Amino acid sequence: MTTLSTALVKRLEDPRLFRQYAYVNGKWTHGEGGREEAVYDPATNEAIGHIPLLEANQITAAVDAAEAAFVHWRALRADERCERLLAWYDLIQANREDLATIMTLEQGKPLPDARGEVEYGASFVRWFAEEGKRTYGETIPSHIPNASLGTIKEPVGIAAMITPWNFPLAMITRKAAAALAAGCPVIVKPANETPFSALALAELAERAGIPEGIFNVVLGEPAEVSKILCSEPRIRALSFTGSTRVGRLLIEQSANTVKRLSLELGGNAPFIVGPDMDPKEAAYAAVAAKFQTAGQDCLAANRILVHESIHDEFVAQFTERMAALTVGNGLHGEVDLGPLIHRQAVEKAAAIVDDAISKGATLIAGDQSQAPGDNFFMPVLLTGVTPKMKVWREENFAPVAGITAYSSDDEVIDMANDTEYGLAAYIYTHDIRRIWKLMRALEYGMVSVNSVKMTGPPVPFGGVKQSGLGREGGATGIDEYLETKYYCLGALGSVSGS
Ligand SMILES: NC(=O)c1ccc[n+]([C@@H]2O[C@H](COP(=O)([O-])OP(=O)(O)OC[C@H]3O[C@@H](n4cnc5c(N)ncnc54)[C@H](O)[C@@H]3O)[C@@H](O)[C@H]2O)c1
Ligand SMILES: N[C@@H](CC=O)C(=O)O
Repeated sequence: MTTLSTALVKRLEDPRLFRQYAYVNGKWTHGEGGREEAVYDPATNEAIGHIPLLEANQITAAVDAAEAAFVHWRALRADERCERLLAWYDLIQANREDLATIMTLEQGKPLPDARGEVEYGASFVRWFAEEGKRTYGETIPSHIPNASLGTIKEPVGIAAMITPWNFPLAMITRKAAAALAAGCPVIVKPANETPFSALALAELAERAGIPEGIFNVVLGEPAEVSKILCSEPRIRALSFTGSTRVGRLLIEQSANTVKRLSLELGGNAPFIVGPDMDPKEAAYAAVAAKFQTAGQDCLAANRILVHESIHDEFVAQFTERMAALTVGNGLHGEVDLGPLIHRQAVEKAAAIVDDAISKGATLIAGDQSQAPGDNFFMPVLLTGVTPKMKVWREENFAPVAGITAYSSDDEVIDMANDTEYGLAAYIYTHDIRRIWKLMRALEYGMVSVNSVKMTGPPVPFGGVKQSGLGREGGATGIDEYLETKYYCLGALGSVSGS
């Protein structure tokens, strides 16, 4: 295995959090076939480390380990699992700075954002540690003479998780903490761009007393590993966060084993500004909703729809606010936007901008000659975007904002819903009747009114249409990892009529 990046290790208070192995059955594991892949800092394109690519038999070994460990983990009382999860939570918090450094180096997001994500990710562990104690069944008034009816909740079994690079820690904890609290063993396959956050979580899980075989991190060639996870009948649940394209593939690949699927897929969020809004207030909120994580966020405001009566002033305010954003290496000082994840993402963003301009959009700002490196993309503002353009149809996952004017509530509802996606939508207006009308008519799983921030552990996070299946977080997030077992206790004699 290659030597650690000295730059990275020197920055960590606890260098043991930086692991360049997979983690299977409580052991740090190299690839038996000797294959490995470099992981790059997107800000500098320097390799920060290497990961092994496991062979098929090693992925199956992770399933064997999870199967063996399941017996004991599910037999623990919920409060015992809660204690282990709270210990994990405490360790994540205690190592927040190192986790944030690892994340910024592999993902590129500014350090303050990375610290925020560690906090956010940890919050799901605490939430589900507690929720695990509330997986209530129910009693059912019996229609059968002398019988007692009810339900109990049981863990679904081994849960596999395939996660993206844009939120390398929180997208794991939001799934894994729920599954672990429910009594399920977990096999995580993180994105190859950002494996080190997942591996640091594994190190901390081990220190927290989560037994071997219960939290595994497998690494490999994504399509190869995912195919094995999908076709493995002992894996009973598959939770995926990532693009709609890969989500569709995983549905197909899981068909033969009829798994429980939870899918958190792409978004194409509309940001609707009503005629009653102060253009400056709304424009500042739209900038915040668009440029978080350099636009690489499933909640990013992709299409900004502004009432024609305030459109021009809104554009002026947006332009001014956007111009104040700083772009640079997330490790250095205060920057607002780090790099995109890799060069292909920059090329995709440039192609989306070119497509829009060629179809009649106006480029208001976004001079790419100012970009501080190969993987950086300066914020772009386009006006006059239309449904024919990629910037409207595709999730651009880049700091490219597109604004369009509309003239009536009915028109903006049609515009907002004109997409295959249905994850999140924003509404900015103080007119309660408009809020209610739009909120009910928008085909989205989440609608945020006059607030950029909408997520957190108590929230049922998820989308409709091709943005996914199921909900993560909240009071129902743990249900993704539970089966309802119905029971009928017959011939009891004494309970008839109760
Ligand atoms: N809805 C949500 O909660 C949410 C949250 C974060 C990100 N996302 C979405 O994730 C996407 C960006 O993340 P990404 O680029 O990592 O997504 P992606 O779909 O390319 O990759 C996600 C995961 O799938 C794996 N993968 C890639 N190709 C695969 C293949 N052919 N077969 C099997 N697995 C494969 C990757 O290695 C990674 O682990 C965006 O669409 C974004 O909206 C959604
Ligand atoms: N920002 C989202 C992740 C999407 O990319 C979240 O809060 O979960």
